[in-house]
Amino acid sequence: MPAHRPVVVAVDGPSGSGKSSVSRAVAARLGAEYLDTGATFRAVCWWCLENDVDLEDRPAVAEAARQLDLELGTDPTGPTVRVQGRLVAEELRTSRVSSAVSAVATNLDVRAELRRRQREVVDAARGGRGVVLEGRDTTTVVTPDADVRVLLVADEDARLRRRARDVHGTDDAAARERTRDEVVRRDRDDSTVSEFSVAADGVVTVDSSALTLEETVDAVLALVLRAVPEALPPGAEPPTSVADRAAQAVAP
Ligand SMILES: Nc1ncnc2c1ncn2[C@@H]1O[C@H](COP(=O)(O)OP(=O)(O)O)[C@@H](O)[C@H]1O
Ligand SMILES: Nc1ccn([C@H]2C[C@H](O)[C@@H](COP(=O)(O)OP(=O)(O)O)O2)c(=O)n1
Repeated sequence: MPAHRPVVVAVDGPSGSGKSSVSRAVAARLGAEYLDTGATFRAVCWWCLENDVDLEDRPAVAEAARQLDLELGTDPTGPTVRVQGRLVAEELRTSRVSSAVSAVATNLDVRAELRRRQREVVDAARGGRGVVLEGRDTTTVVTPDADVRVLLVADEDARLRRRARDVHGTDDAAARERTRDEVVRRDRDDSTVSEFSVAADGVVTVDSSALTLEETVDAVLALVLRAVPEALPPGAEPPTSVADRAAQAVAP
């Protein structure tokens, strides 16, 4: 049996494609850490809103990002974010933050600072359990040197339905419309500073539109094991449901 090799896996893609859910599950199966890079942007946004920092005042927001005491807990079964010592969870997922966060994510000085912090987490995990990190630009800018890079996509209707179910508990037409701003407008704004609709060289596209969550997790896990067969820790479950549908979702 070859020795277990911890890996760095980067998952990119638009809002609602399943980056967070899939990356958490893949990290758990690999015994790796999990880094939600979006949470770092949300944390800066939340702190600025709480402290009346004008999000349009770009130097002030960048300074806040540099000064922020931000602690990221990377256990995939219960990731945490602490801002100035305070545990924040629901605070980061409110519509208030979701609607405002692009102003922070399009601030290039904030991006540079958060990229630095994200790389610190990845570098620490490299020598340990490995890490699955997710978020727009992780495959191209944060860790272009990751062992495996995945662009997770889903069509707009699937993404609106998923986000509507998460936020409003239903995916009927009214809920989907209410979700549109958070998904479609935000992706449009974010796409001015990061490319997450076209796979860069060496990045594999997985289309989750027609898959269940489990099938998507298995498809990504299968990709990881194809690249690094020793990535699965001893005793861990190999992918089981990689049925035809999941295999077809992986672009050649
Ligand atoms: N095939 C699938 N792949 C990924 N997520 C799915 C799938 N089907 C349904 N979902 C659900 O869609 C939602 C995706 O949200 P999330 O993981 O937060 O996406 P993102 O991080 O890309 O915005 C989750 O509630 C997840 O359970
Ligand atoms: N690496 C990243 C991660 C997130 N962002 C932006 C994109 C979003 O507007 C916010 C929040 O990201 P998050 O991943 O939580 O957003 P969604 O799960 O897609 O709704 O930050 C980014 O620009 N670069």
